[in-house]
Amino acid sequence: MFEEISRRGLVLLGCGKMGSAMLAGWLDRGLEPGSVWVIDPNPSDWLKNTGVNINADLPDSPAVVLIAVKPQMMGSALPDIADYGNGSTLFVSVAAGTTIETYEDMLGAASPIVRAMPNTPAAVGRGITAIVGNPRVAPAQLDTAEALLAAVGQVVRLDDESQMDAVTAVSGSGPAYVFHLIETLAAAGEAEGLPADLAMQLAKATVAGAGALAEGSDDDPSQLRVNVTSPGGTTAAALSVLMDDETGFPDLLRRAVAAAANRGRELAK
Ligand SMILES: NC(=O)C1=CN([C@@H]2O[C@H](COP(=O)(O)OP(=O)(O)OC[C@H]3O[C@@H](n4cnc5c(N)ncnc54)[C@H](OP(=O)(O)O)[C@@H]3O)[C@@H](O)[C@H]2O)C=CC1
Ligand SMILES: O=C(O)[C@@H]1CCC=N1
Repeated sequence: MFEEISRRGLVLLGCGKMGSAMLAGWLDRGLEPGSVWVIDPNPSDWLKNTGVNINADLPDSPAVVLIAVKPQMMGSALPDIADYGNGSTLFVSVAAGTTIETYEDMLGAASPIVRAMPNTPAAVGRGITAIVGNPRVAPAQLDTAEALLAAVGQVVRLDDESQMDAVTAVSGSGPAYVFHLIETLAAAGEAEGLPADLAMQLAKATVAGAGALAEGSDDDPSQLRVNVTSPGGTTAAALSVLMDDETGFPDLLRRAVAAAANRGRELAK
């Protein structure tokens, strides 16, 4: 799966939360640590124990440079890898907001660039990543990007880069909404008198189990919801609150997702 990368190397620019999540997945799936070069000013203890090259001399012509620094750090981070521009190295960026055009300006218009939006469940092989490339990306390079990201979960190809801010708002940021759901569901259980650890165990297992059922079932989520909802029962009482037109989930999530997408558009400026 990683032949080209094993031969030429992979440079990971930035190894924080998202970079580590992906690197953990690749190493688990057999990528040789010696074929990875990480650039990061403060390598974590976890990273130091992986056996990858850290802040070492870089390979001459890596197959892939994966950019996983914050959008605000691009100006200071990209010069480290700019020499690879306009060559055969494929750039893959996971940064929210930063457009392909920005990379073309900074790395050279002839550079093959894939913009990707993964999410942190990649760390356990359950991520989902959307990808889109510029016209310089050869089909085999898009396949390489897809293989790299498929090693840590599902991959979808986008027709148009303009979809990326909405993707970021749904699946890139989405795990945080679900973790917040777990936190608040557990807190609500505590408010109803449950001990904190029991409430958290119930909330985590419920979200994980419902997610697995939604993914594995032939029924769509709305039918799965109906299956839980006995007429006149407890679920119906809760859903009357959650599905309220003005204060319920639909409006709340619409506003949250719009705020995330708008922030992505701002980061592009
Ligand atoms: N976290 C997530 O769920 C997701 C994040 N992303 C994208 O991934 C990117 C990284 O986000 P995230 O991992 O959360 O952020 P982090 O801050 O955790 O990681 C960024 C890493 O880059 C390092 N860094 C800073 N400056 C440089 C530099 N000049 N050269 C090399 N490395 C540098 C940081 O070091 P230090 O901390 O010491 O400054 C840090 O380790 C962002 O662009 C984000 O949009 C995309 C999808 C999901
Ligand atoms: O919060 C952020 O900006 C990044 C992008 C998607 C998830 N985390």
